[in-house]
Amino acid sequence: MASAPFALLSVSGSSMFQQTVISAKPCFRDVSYRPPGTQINLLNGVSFSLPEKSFGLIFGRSGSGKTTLLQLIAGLSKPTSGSIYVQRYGNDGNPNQSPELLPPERVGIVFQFPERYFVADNVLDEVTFGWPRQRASLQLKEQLASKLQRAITSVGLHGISLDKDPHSLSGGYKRRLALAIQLVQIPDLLILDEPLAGLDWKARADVVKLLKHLKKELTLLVVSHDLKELAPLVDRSWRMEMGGVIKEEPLPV
Ligand SMILES: Nc1ncnc2c1ncn2[C@@H]1O[C@H](COP(=O)(O)OP(=O)(O)OP(=O)(O)O)[C@@H](O)[C@H]1O
Repeated sequence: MASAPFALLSVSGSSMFQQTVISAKPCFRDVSYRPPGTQINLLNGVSFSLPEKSFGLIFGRSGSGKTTLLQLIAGLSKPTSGSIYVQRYGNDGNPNQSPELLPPERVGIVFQFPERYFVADNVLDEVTFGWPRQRASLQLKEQLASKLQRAITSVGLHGISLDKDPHSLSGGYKRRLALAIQLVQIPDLLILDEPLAGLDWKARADVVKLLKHLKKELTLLVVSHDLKELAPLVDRSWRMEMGGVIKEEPLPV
């Protein structure tokens, strides 16, 4: 059986993230990127912003630079010029302070085929990988337990045993688990690279339904070729063209 680092607490209320209602609007300002040691810009003057609690989709041909863009947002590489910042809003809907650079630790990212990177042999250890255990104070343990419960509940995994081997879950449940891991810290922005890739039709429908649910509480930016299935969720969409240029455009579906 998995050894729980702390007792699970129950979280009540209608909003899954109501304890920390921070909304944020991520913005790209004239971002260009050229990998070190190369002469070609993979991104060229990319500017766009995504309204808070909305679903943005980036589409475009293979090799146009979509994944490169996500890697910059996640802080895995740094823009050669331009900036990626975030404007936060309070519960009253007013901007909290002047825009600040988007801290990479406030971005949740689910890469393509996230289940390939599962490391633990039970669901609890997978979600709490790297968390403090024995040495954590009681107060911290309670906070973490509450975050764990909220993340698991928000993706609809509360019905499954935390002892279960993540690798034995169905395709759709593996994606739910990958999302739960990213939702623990309530990110300012959740980015997903091809969230439906490799799933059967039932799991795809399941993930679409879950993303629709998450959109009520979070700002999501998705890169995908599955335009038709995601279209009902999309608030803003951009086409990435060869040469790393982005243009706002309705989905061609
Ligand atoms: N470090 C690098 N140095 C040079 N070229 C790179 C580097 N990283 C990526 N590229 C090239 O940049 C282009 C954009 O790649 P990227 O993976 O961002 O495209 P993509 O739109 O996500 O493609 P796909 O839809 O196939 O995932 C590709 O031609 C890729 O080969």
